[in-house]
Amino acid sequence: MAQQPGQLSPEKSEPIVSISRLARSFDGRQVLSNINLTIKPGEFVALLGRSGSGKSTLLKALAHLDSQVAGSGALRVPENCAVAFQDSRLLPWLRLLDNIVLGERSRNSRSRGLQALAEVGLGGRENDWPNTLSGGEQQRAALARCLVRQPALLLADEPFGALDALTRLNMQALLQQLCLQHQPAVLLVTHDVDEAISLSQRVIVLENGEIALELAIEPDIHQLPEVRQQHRQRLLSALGVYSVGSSPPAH
Ligand SMILES: Nc1ncnc2c1ncn2[C@@H]1O[C@H](COP(=O)(O)OP(=O)(O)OP(=O)(O)O)[C@@H](O)[C@H]1O
Repeated sequence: MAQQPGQLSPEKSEPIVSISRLARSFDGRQVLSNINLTIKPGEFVALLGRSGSGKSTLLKALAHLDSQVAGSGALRVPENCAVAFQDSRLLPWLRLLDNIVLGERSRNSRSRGLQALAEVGLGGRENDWPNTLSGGEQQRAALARCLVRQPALLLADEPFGALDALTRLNMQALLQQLCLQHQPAVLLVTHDVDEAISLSQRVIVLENGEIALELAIEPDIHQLPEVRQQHRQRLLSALGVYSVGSSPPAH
């Protein structure tokens, strides 16, 4: 069966990410208490959770941006890992190409940078200053910066959260296309249940410091509107959102 964008078949191989019993507290307040998670090469996982549930905290731990995570188990993450944030974090004093190859030391990094810019639709813009780019273009540049690193793992923290609805849809399609082409494993933090279902092969919901729900998404979900609706409902209730007509569970 032909692969659908965003519905990659993970190889039946060893996990590329493996964390067990990961914990993090701030000033005695437990935010993550017992996180167990594996991600396979090429697998696309979406991470949902209420505001403040610890999604970014988990992502930072995986990106090794937090030296104070604790846990009695392992935290295994590949070295060639790239991170995309809600804001593009482009440096305003560097032109676009210099921004996206910053820190890259290989001889061909500039040609890889030019190629990455072309792949995200910013070919010919390499000498532009970041403040001359639209919000969507800045996020494209941020994706190009990730691509240059040829990551085995892409960690994305609401990369499209600040974009308007139309640009967001375009960026989702671009991300799908790039993932098909380059096959990184992805952990995408999002607030958007539909985005999670559309893009990922597995959705996980974070609640009370633990993974409260894991849901596998069928590769042909776009052809299964009823299943999609059931998944949506399950995820929304795991997030504590109840639609009109449905009632919250009795405690
Ligand atoms: N450096 C820090 N110092 C103190 N508390 C922190 C720190 N970083 C995160 N927290 C707390 O940890 C909790 C989880 O934060 P985190 O940013 O991971 O949540 P989130 O799920 O990503 O939220 P949102 O969806 O609103 O972005 C919050 O209550 C936050 O205040």
